[in-house]
Amino acid sequence: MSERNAYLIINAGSSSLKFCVFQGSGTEDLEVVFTGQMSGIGTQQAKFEAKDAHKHVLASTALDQSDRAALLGYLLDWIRSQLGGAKLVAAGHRVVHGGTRFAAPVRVTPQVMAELEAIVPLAPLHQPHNLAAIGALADVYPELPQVACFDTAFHQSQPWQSQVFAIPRELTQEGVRRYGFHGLSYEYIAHRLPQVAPELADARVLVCHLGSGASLCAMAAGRSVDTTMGFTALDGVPMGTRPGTIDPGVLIYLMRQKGYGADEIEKLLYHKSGMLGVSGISNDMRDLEGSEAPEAAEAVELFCHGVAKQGAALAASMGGLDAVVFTAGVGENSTLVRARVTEKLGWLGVRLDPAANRAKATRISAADSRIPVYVIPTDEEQMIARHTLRVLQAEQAAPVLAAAD
Ligand SMILES: Nc1ncnc2c1ncn2[C@@H]1O[C@H](COP(=O)(O)OP(=O)(O)O)[C@@H](O)[C@H]1O
Ligand SMILES: CC(=O)OP(=O)(O)O
Ligand SMILES: [Mg+2]
Repeated sequence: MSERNAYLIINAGSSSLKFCVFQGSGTEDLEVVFTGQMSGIGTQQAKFEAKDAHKHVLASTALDQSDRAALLGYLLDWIRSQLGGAKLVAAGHRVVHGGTRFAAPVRVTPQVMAELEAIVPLAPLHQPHNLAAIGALADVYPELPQVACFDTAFHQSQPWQSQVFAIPRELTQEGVRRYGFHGLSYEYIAHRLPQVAPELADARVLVCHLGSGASLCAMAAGRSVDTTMGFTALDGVPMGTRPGTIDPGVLIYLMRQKGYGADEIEKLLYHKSGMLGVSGISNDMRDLEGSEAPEAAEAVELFCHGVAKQGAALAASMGGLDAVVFTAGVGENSTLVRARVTEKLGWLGVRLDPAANRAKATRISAADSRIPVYVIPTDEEQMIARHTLRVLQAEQAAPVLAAAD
């Protein structure tokens, strides 16, 4: 690696930790140096993989421990060993929840960390891991500037009716409202879509971010108008281990009739439901697609039903639909899920080209489909890198501007 500045990006998720090292001096010339992920964290099959910019494998190994702190230490040691002469000048992180306080990326300070810790209960599956990564890096590089980039920020553009619950106003005012998530992914798609299909720059697009966590975004002219996730990342479509939208009466029933406490409810909703709960087999779409068990097929069907039904609701939020985009692990890779979801949206004028779908083409709709359908790989890490650079550049520019005043 050359002597140029390097930026480390960390996207710590519920069961995975993705990372990327970029080089460059501006938001437009960022180059990937290496990229990788730890996946299956917390399972028996945790894996570490890394590749260079040419997709050559740099590391591919099973991890014999699942303790998060130890894994983070292992990862940071490995990254250090790969940096060579390059100087790590900043780190950028995905932080899932920005609460009412953070509507844009921010430089991490002890005060910011304290505020982010306070909203851990709103994202218990993600926020602790996001913050642990910031803390671990600060231990190794105490002087390194770190920037937090929020999943919630992109949805700030939504109209009020998409942001509030129909509950008493006092609760809304104290922050019990819909925030929405996967915003870094949606922001990347908003940036990428006009490059892929310039005619859709001002269109009403349903973006389906389907991964372990899954949500949909109604995106009009590149801005979020509505989304399926809400106060937490539990709402919306069914997910790997989360149920998505559920009648709140179920929770009252579980508390009153079955004696569930908050911890049991949290475990049920974040860890035991979704594809895992319905199939009794796995939370991983690949396992379900490969299984002969009827419960696996039912779980996939429930997932596709949820995506199509809530996708149609989001079309109403935009006053119509001009295009559909699939992204994230399932959206980018599952031919079956894309086929089932689009079949269910056929009445809106969506028709796939099965061969293009199987081939994972960028445009997978039939030539006569009224609504075009695209598969666009997301890149949350690139979005984080750009934000990180912008925040630091703005900081450097600020004293100059102040002096010029
Ligand atoms: N070839 C594939 N077919 C079907 N599903 C896949 C395939 N590859 C990956 N996936 C799904 O993608 C999911 C992970 O997506 P990802 O966006 O990386 O999730 P997250 O960031 O939420 O951890 C896995 O759980 C798996 O179900
Ligand atoms: C917000 C969320 O659900 O994130 P992920 O898909 O990474 O679990
Ligand atoms: Mg993700």
